[in-house]
Amino acid sequence: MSSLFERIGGKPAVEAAVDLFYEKVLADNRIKHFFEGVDMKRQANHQKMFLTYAFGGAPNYPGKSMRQAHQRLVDDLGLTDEHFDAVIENLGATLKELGVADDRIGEAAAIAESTRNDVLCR
Ligand code: HEM
Repeated sequence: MSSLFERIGGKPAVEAAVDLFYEKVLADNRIKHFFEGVDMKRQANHQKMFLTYAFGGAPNYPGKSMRQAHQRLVDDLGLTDEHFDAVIENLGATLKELGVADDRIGEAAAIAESTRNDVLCR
């Protein structure tokens, strides 16, 4: 069976979703502060990485690099489950708005979910 990444539409679909997801994340009072002071290019890169990962199209990040990437957020800014949940919620809302079917949205959420403990450094 082809990957979710391919079924959702591959790279062009990720690119279409990035801007919408980016807008939602930066307008969300529960999480926007984590991106304060982070340069725009890295923010855009983050949204792309997150979505590519959620679509099952990412190279497998070792847990170690996911931990390293988010350690400061956990230690200094208190990144925790409620923030992770908010990001997943924004992912769902983005895909829904783009007309992606609910079962595929569920699949994407499950893939993102698989990184939770690494991103939250535990
Ligand atoms: C599936 C879950 C996630 C994935 C795949 C992911 C991916 C990544 C990657 C690859 C980086 C390094 C990016 C770079 O250096 O350019 C990163 C950094 C970062 N992530 Fe995530 N992330 C996830 C969840 C989250 C969550 C839940 C938050 C906050 C609510 C978050 C906020 C950030 C921030 C603020 C950075 C730092 C960017 C910087 O310092 O330049 N991430 N993430």
